Amino acid sequence: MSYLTLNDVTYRYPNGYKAVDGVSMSFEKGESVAIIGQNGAGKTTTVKLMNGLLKPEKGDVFIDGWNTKDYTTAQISKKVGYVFQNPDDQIFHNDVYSEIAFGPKNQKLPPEAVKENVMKAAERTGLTPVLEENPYNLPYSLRKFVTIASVLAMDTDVIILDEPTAGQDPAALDRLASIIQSLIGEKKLVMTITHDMEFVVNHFERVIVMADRRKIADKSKREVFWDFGILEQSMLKQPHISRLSHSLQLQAPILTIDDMIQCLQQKKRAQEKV
Ligand SMILES: Nc1ncnc2c1ncn2[C@@H]1O[C@H](COP(=O)(O)OP(=O)(O)OP(=O)(O)O)[C@@H](O)[C@H]1O
Repeated sequence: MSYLTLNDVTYRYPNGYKAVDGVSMSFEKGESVAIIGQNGAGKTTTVKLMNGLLKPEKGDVFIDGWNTKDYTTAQISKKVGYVFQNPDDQIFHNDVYSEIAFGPKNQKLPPEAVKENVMKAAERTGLTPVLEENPYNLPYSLRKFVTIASVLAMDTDVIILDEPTAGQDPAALDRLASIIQSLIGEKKLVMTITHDMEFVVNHFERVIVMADRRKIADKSKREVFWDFGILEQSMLKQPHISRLSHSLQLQAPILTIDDMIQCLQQKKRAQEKV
């Protein structure tokens, strides 16, 4: 069995609204996966089912052999860390250190290990100088890193980042990129929900597309971003460079500037031969 599996999962909110309908997907540690789709497609609901914040109405979610129905959210959060879309939905301590320490303390780690995890997470997220600050005195961008640090400090096998690039400046985006790359290097399963297609092509390999509560595609980023049927159905756009290469009729599944350079060089060499 895969490390994380959703098996024909349906979820309905208490008001009766069905937000996820018959969704199946499975993941291994070491994968990098982006879940994309229009607002309301069911992405956030799907990942909340992965970390036990929500339990399926139908179907099953398995994490490392556990059926989430049989475990509490606190137990599951030792394996799956979820960084909320809005940091203000997650932060509830009066200082950054306590906020980051909450998870490892809950995991009943000894005090020295709690401190070590907090300091390491703070270092990775650039928060070491503000550990004593009230998170609500920090700008939005740093509050987002407080929530990321809180999840990193739990050292979970799965890390899910919900809209991590929203409101971030270029320096913060670089920091985020290096955190993601190092997590993938540590063989964590790293997942994101995002509307930022450039972020997807730069850091994630597998792309799951959701539309109208269902999964409509699950393949490599190159296959997804050059499948016009899927893009139309999900009302998504290609990354900028792919759109440019498409309008220039370059006839190559370009995703990055490097792809574009390579393609143009090949065309130039072919012309020189003629
Ligand atoms: N607590 C709730 N009660 C009732 N309906 C909800 C609740 N939370 C979300 N929904 C609805 O469920 C649907 C799916 O929401 P979800 O947040 O999973 O979508 P999403 O694809 O993540 O969208 P976004 O990109 O806007 O975050 C939406 O129509 C939303 O309004």
